[in-house]
Amino acid sequence: MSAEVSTQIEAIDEEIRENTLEKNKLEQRIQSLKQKRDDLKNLYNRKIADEQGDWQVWLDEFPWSKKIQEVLENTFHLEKFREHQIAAINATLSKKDTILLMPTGGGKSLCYQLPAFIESGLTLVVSPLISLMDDQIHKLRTLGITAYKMSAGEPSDTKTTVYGYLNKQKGPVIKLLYISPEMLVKSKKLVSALQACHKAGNLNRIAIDEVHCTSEWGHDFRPDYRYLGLFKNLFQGVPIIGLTATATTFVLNDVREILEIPAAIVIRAPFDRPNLLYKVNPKPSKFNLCVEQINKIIEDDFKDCSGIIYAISIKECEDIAKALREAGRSVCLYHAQLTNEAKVKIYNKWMKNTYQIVVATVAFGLGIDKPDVRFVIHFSLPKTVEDLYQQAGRAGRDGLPATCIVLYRLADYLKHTGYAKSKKDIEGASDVLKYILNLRNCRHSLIGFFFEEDNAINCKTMCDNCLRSTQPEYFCLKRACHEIYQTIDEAKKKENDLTLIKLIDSWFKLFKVQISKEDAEDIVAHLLSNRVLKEEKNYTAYNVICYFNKAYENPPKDSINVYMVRNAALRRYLGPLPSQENGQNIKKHLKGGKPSSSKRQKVNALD
Ligand SMILES: Nc1ncnc2c1ncn2[C@@H]1O[C@H](COP(=O)(O)OP(=O)(O)OP(=O)(O)O)[C@@H](O)[C@H]1O
Repeated sequence: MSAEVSTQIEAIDEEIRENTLEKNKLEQRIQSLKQKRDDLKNLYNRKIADEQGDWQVWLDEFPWSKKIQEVLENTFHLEKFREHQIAAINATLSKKDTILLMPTGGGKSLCYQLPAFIESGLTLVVSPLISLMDDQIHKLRTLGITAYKMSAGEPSDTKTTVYGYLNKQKGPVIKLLYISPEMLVKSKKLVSALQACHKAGNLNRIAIDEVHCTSEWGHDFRPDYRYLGLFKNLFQGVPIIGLTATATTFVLNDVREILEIPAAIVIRAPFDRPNLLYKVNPKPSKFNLCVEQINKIIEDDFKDCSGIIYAISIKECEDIAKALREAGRSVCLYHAQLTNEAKVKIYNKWMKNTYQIVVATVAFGLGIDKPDVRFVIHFSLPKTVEDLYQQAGRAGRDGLPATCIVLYRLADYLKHTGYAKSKKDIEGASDVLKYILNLRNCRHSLIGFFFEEDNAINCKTMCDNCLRSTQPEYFCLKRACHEIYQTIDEAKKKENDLTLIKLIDSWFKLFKVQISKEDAEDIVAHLLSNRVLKEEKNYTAYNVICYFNKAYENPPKDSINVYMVRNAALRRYLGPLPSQENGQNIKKHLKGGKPSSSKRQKVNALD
């Protein structure tokens, strides 16, 4: 190469170096600006929340107090308000933007339906599930309240009625109009009719059900919910009321920002559902044994009771339904691939107890309101703690006791992380794993802490952890960790990858371990949950295979203390108990964490 060319190349290299340095500097600057922006937003949101002060001021007497009590009794045929309902109704009737957080089955719908009834003008209700709007509309019409829905498949006479009312205030006076967020995005005609209604001073309020779907940090994020951020511009001055059972402060702040309602009044009722008995059952490895277990639970405790079984896929639903039908149970199926018509038909038959059990995917959840559901069984692990709470929340809505059982096996967790599409999915699954592996805290408390509730609950009799006669013991997993690390090292020398089964087999063989495979799986689960082991995925054309690897080069020096249920073999293997850390109080896990608005804080509560 000539000297001239070499010089040119050197000059170019030099320029690349300089530009790379510049690029790195700019990237760092962008990062720090982003951080600064997020900090400012959080500070602002917290300030707003502080300024809102005490929600109890909304329990005072208002000019409409007498009227709402009359309507409650005479139109809704209910005796008295639940505390947070009055506050939400007063806030929204005062034309304030409001967000109401109330537990599943808490009675959120009343908080926009009753105001809609007593005021003139229209309440627009955004709801995520078309199939359930019919149910709501049917209930409202039975009470003598005119409600309609607008969806693409609506008959033309319904559309004519709705447009006639929106555009010209002609025809029957519509009190509530239900739409899906998708409809709002798809139909310009509907949006301009709503604008005409607003211009005529006839759009009173916008209710957004399951408002957490707006935030991508909330579970069930629905991209079309993002467009609801246009409401404040499209319909200026119209108050919004958002309703949800599942939102952390972080999600709530995100929702307020997206909907452009930073000063919304937040009314938050405790999340706990004291009448639900939460349990986690070990799941047999064979499908038919799982179905046998479920069938026995139903036979023993819920023979003629209404219930829901949640499965992870349509195929799993079909298999469970088939097996239960063969066992003589009256079962129907519900999943996203059914037509809206079929969904409504199945839902109605289950509501009328024509079917005892519905086997369903997550498609059957939000808004399902059958009072006497006595059991909810998760055949496979729910993907997030929110899903668990929402789906379990379909049970016991009449306030009477109901049981919610999760069948757990580590393999199901690995399926979730294997198919996870994002970091958020993985975080969701590992939160559930922490909930499952926690044997010492009341499960009501664990769920409460997940939603950042401060009061530790001791249900005494309404979760398996409180009911357990043999208390879990505190073990150190250091020895197991050393052995498993060596097992992985040995496998690597032979260029072998270790699936869960292979890992346990090789570990048992190498160290002549004499504990049960279930205990071994539990130990691996704890090591995964403590991030001492990690999973690595291998994608094939048909499957995702999960291999186990060390998270560190060497086993951590610190002890890895966990609670496990006592059994002689496990005790012999794990040796003497480490000195008992004061681990009874989960609150301590929250100390020293990030500020309360941080999403990750909730995770610590599940440790
Ligand atoms: N004040 C009240 N007194 C008695 N029952 C009530 C009261 N308010 C509502 N309910 C009843 O509680 C049930 C649940 O109400 P609703 O469907 O509004 O719950 P939700 O809060 O939307 O729950 P989810 O988030 O789980 O869908 C309904 O059957 C409703 O009639």
